[in-house]
Amino acid sequence: MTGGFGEQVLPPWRRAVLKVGSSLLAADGGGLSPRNARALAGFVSACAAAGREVVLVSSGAVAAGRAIVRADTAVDAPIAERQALAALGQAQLMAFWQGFFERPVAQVLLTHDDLRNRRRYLNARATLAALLRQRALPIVNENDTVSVDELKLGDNDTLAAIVAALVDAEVLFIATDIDGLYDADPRLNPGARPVEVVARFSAGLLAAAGGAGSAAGTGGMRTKLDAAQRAAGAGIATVLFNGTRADVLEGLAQDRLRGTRVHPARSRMAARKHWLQNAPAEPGAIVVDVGAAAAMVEKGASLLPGGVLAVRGDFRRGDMVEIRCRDDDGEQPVARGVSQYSATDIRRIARRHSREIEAILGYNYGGSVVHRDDLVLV
Ligand SMILES: Nc1ncnc2c1ncn2[C@@H]1O[C@H](COP(=O)(O)OP(=O)(O)O)[C@@H](O)[C@H]1O
Ligand SMILES: N[C@@H](CCC(=O)OP(=O)(O)O)C(=O)O
Repeated sequence: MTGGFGEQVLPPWRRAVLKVGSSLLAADGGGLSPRNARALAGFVSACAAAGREVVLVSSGAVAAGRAIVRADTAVDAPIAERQALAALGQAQLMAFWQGFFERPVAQVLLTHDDLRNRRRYLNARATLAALLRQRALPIVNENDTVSVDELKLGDNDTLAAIVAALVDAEVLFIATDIDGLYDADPRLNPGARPVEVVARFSAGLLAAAGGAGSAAGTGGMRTKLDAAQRAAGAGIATVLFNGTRADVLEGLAQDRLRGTRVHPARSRMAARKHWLQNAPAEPGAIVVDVGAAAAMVEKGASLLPGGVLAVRGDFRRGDMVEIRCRDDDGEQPVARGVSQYSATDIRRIARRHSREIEAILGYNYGGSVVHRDDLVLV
């Protein structure tokens, strides 16, 4: 019923997110099993050895917790029961993954609320970047203790797509228990045909993707496609493949895919620019001198505190703000971007050197007021 996927070559990449679902980790029906995890960890290590960075998004806490207390908690049990299982299982999930790596693993638990809030989004992004610099392996899961209803992302496929954008990954690898996407749910249609490349999302394609295939999995193919669509909009390619097959993982480490490849809808740069251009700005502005404006416009430089003349309004860290240049003739808008500091903080560090930030504020979020990656000219 599965199979039929030919080999395709993937473009080179530097940073990726790998999503591993519960169905792979609880493959033997009970708690965490090394059966698939070993080869998946081998893939991560092979990528690291090739100088590539991987962030792991791993489910499996509930499945691990269920095995610890030998609970027979049904999939539709009250949410608090499953949250308790996740809390029980999360520590074991981390220890489980650590067993496959010499370098340290780092636990990152996120909720939807964290990622909707720009300040927390920036903080999570900075932490993940620091972990990658330290050569640790970040392992992300949903913070199930607090994730209910509107806080909940629902499944880790969505979480993985958001994390891929958060860390500026080029590709999102989604490992599952089936060879890839088929044009119909293969559990119901034995004649379903493989879909090797998705260049565009159509209603028919989304309709073909059904729900979860195993007791442990939650989202099924539909949530994987939704995640791929979200990633595509952010300029990120998605690769769906069978994480139960060591040969597929070995090929993948050499950029050879047997599975489904979903093309990004636009370049990451274009996606980012689009977001920067269209995200609503807070009232208020950062007013800069001619030198700072020239550095941004001509060299694509970040805005440093030394070039800030004044601040208007009362925005917070993470807000989108207008940047205006003041010269002898007056003032005009030059750029917009995500502020690393609140208006209050910028008033205190304006005209000062970046290295003085820590002494003035007692903390620092980096040397720039607006980083060049978060800035677009107007
Ligand atoms: N069109 C489709 N193509 C492939 N798989 C599909 C499709 N529709 C539904 N599925 C089911 O989705 C399952 C994978 O999702 P899921 O069980 O949630 O895994 P995970 O735990 O990895 O997230 C497959 O095993 C398959 O039964
Ligand atoms: N965050 C929870 C549940 C997430 C979940 O099951 O997602 P998935 O297996 O990707 O469909 C866990 O770790 O068990």
